[in-house]
Amino acid sequence: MKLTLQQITGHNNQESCWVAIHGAVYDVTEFLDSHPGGATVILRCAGKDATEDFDSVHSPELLSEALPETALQGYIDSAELDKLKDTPNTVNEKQPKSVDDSPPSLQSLINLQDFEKVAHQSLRATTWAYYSSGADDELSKRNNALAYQKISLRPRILRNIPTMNTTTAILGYSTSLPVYISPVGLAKLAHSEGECALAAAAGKEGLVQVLANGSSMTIEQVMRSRASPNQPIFQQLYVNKDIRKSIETVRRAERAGASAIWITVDSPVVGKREMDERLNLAVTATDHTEEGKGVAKIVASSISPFIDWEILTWLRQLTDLPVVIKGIQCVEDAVLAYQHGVQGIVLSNHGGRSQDTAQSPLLTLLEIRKFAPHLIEGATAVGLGRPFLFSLSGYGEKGVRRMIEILRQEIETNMVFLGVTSLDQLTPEMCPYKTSFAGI
Ligand code: HEM
Ligand SMILES: Cc1cc2nc3c(=O)[nH]c(=O)nc-3n(C[C@H](O)[C@H](O)[C@H](O)COP(=O)(O)O)c2cc1C
Repeated sequence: MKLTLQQITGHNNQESCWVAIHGAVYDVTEFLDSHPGGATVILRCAGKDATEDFDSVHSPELLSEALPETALQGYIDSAELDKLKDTPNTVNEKQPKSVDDSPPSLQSLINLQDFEKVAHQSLRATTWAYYSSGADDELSKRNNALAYQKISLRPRILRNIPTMNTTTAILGYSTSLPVYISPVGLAKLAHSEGECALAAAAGKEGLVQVLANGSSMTIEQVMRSRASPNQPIFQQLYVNKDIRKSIETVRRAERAGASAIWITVDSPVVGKREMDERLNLAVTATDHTEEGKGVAKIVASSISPFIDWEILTWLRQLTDLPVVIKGIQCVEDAVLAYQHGVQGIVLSNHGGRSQDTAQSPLLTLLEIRKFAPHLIEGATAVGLGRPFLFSLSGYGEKGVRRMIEILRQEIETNMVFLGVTSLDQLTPEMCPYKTSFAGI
């Protein structure tokens, strides 16, 4: 049924909320309270065209999954739709840019910080805040990076290194670098191809990707975007307040062909990401809608804070896939994780986004090396989050591949300096640490 503008605009509140998405008009009144992203973001588009907002985080196939058929009220012509278009939100507009609007050529970007600068200029202010922010005073976020500056390497000379092999394996899956794509939610905010572009780039460059529980593309779409059918994808899991949803996430990942489940446990409550909260408060204030929360709080509102170590037993019984626990932040918990029989542990403070002042993963690694050397001598690989989102911004798959190329060059260069031809030749003596820094 064709609808007119007048038939839609009146449904602009909590009692009756219609939105137009790609020319189809839906009654989402009943859905508002169960929307995992919160009612506010949909109410902001009530009685209007929600296509742009919807597309920025979701893929079209989500509509038929999430809404009953009865929600579809009819269709609206594109000419009418233009009149429905939301007025631009001034707070959420892009950051001021330089006179030249086109992004710099990829070859002119020579390190990961270059990608971060470009992303800062090109992303919407709210997206930049969600991606880049750390918790509270961002001490942990800064210390995560600073910790690396406190460690020196001991170069070895005259070793004649003709070739370097940067290959290693994560859970038995080969990776061309000791680096993987850490799970990051809502990649579509950076680029329309979102997590699919990350999958394509990972496959072509031989890296492994961990897909976030709150990803903007479905796992089926991501699987279809792989470079080859053998390319592994791991599914990250947050335990949902409604445990049935977590069971469904695991089952869906199994059906889609995921190769492991990574359960994230470092965010029983969400960290206070001040930049994210401030900006979203400003956006909702200009919209005259209810209190703003920040994307992070919205995204995390469904995570269960009421889980303990038994959750690993539950997960083991639920699936035969390998289980990795993400978010270990001290040696005691590394030992407990080992005792609970997981296949891998990720030392992480969530990129400094959960508890501020939480120690850096590098420090946790040193702690384990000192107090539980039987567990691990060093890490197998490093997961990066933000750098992948930043290189995706504006450039899509090509940007991600360029970023990986830079990492590859940097790793190879440093292997020559250390005098090793393969990663298994790296030893603790090449990377001493001062106990005064570690404090242990
Ligand atoms: C009106 C149609 C919409 C439907 C049917 C819908 C459906 C959904 C569903 C099913 C999820 C959970 C996804 C998952 O767990 O994988 C979700 C999450 C979310 N939605 Fe929507 N949504 C709609 C509109 C919007 C709009 C307009 C926005 C505004 C930007 C939005 C923002 C979000 C956010 C931030 C999340 C949280 C993602 C996460 O858990 O990481 N949604 N939505
Ligand atoms: C925007 C963003 C979203 C994230 N979403 C998730 C997530 O959904 N699940 C998860 O386990 N970790 C998530 N993380 C944490 C990352 O997986 C990773 O631990 C962290 O970002 C690493 O730090 P880096 O971003 O400085 O590389 C997210 C991080 C960022 C920056």
